[in-house]
Amino acid sequence: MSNKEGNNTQKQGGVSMRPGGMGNRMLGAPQKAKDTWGTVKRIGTYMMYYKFKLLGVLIMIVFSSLFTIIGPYLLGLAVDEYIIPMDFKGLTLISLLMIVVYLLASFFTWLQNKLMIEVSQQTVTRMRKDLFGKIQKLPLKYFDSRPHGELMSRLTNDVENVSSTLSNSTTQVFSSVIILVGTIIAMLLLSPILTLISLIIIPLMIISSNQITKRTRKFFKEQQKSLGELNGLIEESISGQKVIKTFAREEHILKEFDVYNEKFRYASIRAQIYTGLIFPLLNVLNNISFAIVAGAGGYLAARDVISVGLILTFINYIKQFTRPVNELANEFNMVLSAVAGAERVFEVIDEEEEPLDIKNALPLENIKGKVDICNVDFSYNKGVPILKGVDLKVEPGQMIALVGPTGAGKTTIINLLTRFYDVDSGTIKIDDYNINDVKRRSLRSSLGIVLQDTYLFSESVKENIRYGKLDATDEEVEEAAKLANAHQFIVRLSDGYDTVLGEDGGGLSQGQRQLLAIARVILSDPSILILDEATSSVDTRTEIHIQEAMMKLMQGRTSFVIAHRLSTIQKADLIVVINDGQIIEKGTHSELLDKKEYYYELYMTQFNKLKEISNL
Ligand SMILES: Nc1ncnc2c1ncn2[C@@H]1O[C@H](COP(=O)(O)OP(=O)(O)OP(=O)(O)O)[C@@H](O)[C@H]1O
Repeated sequence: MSNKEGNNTQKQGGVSMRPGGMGNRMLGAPQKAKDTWGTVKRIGTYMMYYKFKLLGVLIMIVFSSLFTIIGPYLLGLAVDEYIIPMDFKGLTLISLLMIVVYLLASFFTWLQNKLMIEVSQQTVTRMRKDLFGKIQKLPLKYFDSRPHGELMSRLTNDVENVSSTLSNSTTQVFSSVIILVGTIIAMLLLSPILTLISLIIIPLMIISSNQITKRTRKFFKEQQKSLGELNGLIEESISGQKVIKTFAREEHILKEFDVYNEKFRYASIRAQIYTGLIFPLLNVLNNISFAIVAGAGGYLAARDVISVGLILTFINYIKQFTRPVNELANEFNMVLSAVAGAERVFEVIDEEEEPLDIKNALPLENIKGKVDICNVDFSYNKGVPILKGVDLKVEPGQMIALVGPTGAGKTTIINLLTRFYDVDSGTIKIDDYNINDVKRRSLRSSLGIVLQDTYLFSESVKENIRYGKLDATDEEVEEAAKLANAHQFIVRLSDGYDTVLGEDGGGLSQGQRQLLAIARVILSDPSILILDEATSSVDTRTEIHIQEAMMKLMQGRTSFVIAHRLSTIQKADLIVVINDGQIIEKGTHSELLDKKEYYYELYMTQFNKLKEISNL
């Protein structure tokens, strides 16, 4: 008995199929790994942690296959030795024995499945843990340069694919091979001539199913492609609902959807109809081989070359023989696609980690907040310089406004300060410590960052604020929220501080989210602040609250503000104007206006307009 029987395999006259047809994975071209054997070996090393259980699985497979092969033999024996001679006592005994044999075959199959599921789940848990652990160690560069969806898919789909293939297909492949080999040996031992006759039909089966598969593969590819297009459109229409509604494009997108939906329907029908051919065809061939064996077997039995019972044995062998033949191809494709998935998982595991701190790295503690950026050059990609010779000296407690056109390099300076990226040349010093020589964690905990788009976790408001200092008491959390002007709106939420937020702070306005981010940073009490002012306008009251909270937060701390509001810029101790990766002007608001150069132009064209909408 095949180990899939009774779980997710349906049988049709000795030919097995998965629910819902053969599925694209069988007929579509399998995704291939670049280094199949290397990846298989690597999966093997993961599985070797559970080698005793694996050994158990192997033994169980041998036992279940053995009993599966013995069953039909006993059936033939029952006919020859007990039914024909009418020995009913013996018949009862052999019937009981057959029941025991089939029960044992099922029992060992169940045991083998149970053990294999345990092994595969443990293996995959370990793999998932390694992968997730790795993600925490990857440099930000890695996430910036890849679509997040793709990484998510490696963590979820690919790992799941490995898991289900390990649980099902591996035992399936092993037991299919053992049953195949075992059955052929048993058949040859019992009657070489009848074996030959039985196997005549096998090449025909393989050739005809190959022929159909070749044709259907094309249709399945088309089906997959149009499914991809359809899903892409659905995804876009969900994430872009706001834009669709704003531009009243509902009708348009519905029409587009109809086209893709129709294309998918057409491709699916063609693919499924052709696939539907394969089972009846294999069934017919299967039944023809029964007829041939019955006919030829009957002829041989009449001539006393073989016994009548042997015909029955052989018919049963053919039944359990054709199933593995058909399944092996199916399972093989599934294994190949899982190996490709595992390879993608390993690719992430092998990615270069954020470099370790240098030996004897110093902890950055109790810093005053002096920052010295000296002749820094930087490029994200080799040969495309982004920052060129940036020089900037900041005294403790100063507020620096970074201004400049979009793409000038403001965020890049922040990325270097936080060591999300490292400088190509030049140095950045904090309190005379080169940031490359200090412990990264201590550097980052000396910095407090409030971005325009702060990420909030789907936890309670309280826990989100506490993220700034994990051992903060409830009182400290509330105190920080009060300082951040967030307390008033928090207490009005349904559960106050215990209100659980939706994904990424869902349910809160952008302004409220920024207030929570400020509270979080207040709690972490950093020496140096990095603030990215929101470009989108929030309501006047919230805007005033944010401005106030930011000012409070900045008091006594060195702060870098990527400034978009005139009021902030005017208050800055030093305005740094960046254009095309270079600092082109430095000074206070009035100094720079007096110079009547770049800042003056910028002010006249950009900030003057902002003045009208600026709230302070
Ligand atoms: N991860 C990245 N990989 C490659 N290039 C990048 C990356 N991030 C930014 N850049 C490029 O670096 C340049 C400076 O970008 P940066 O984000 O520092 O500008 P910015 O002044 O902060 O702009 P904005 O005001 O629009 O935020 C841009 O040309 C941008 O395309």
